[in-house]
Amino acid sequence: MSATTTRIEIVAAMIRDAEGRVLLVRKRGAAVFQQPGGKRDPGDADDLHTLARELEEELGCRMRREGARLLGSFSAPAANEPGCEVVAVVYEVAADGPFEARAEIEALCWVDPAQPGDLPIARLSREQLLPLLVS
Ligand SMILES: Nc1nc2c([nH]c(=O)n2[C@H]2C[C@H](O)[C@@H](COP(=O)(O)OP(=O)(O)OP(=O)(O)O)O2)c(=O)[nH]1
Repeated sequence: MSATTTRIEIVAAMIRDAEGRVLLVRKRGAAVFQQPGGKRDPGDADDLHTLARELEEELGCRMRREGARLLGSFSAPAANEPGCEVVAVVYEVAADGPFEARAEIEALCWVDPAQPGDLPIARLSREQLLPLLVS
């Protein structure tokens, strides 16, 4: 990425089910699945607040702050904004469902990180985040 590349800073979630599958979402009009999450709002107290707000908006679920685990900061070409780089602070978190596609989310799915198959997945998730969960 060049110094002039626009950076989109987000907070993103890795949420797993009892089988170890990871929750991915696809926004309306987007071609690929990605982690739930989004940009920080000025009113957010901290990154976990951003994440809890985004998860409630997108999925209607309730994030648990306790047990949240920072996985790190990762970047890749942004999925939905050509020429931009997404920089994501990523937490593994637990959340209480049910999980349903809300607001701008058109679809959600649970994916085996070891075998994502042919599902179209954003580069950040496919190349960096899902591999973190494969032992
Ligand atoms: N949320 C999220 N965005 C991602 C991921 N990977 C990736 O390339 N992106 C890209 C998609 C968009 O081009 C960009 C911005 O994310 P976003 O559209 O979810 O942020 P947001 O909900 O706050 O957006 P907005 O409604 O304020 O426009 O980051 C990911 O795993 N999660």
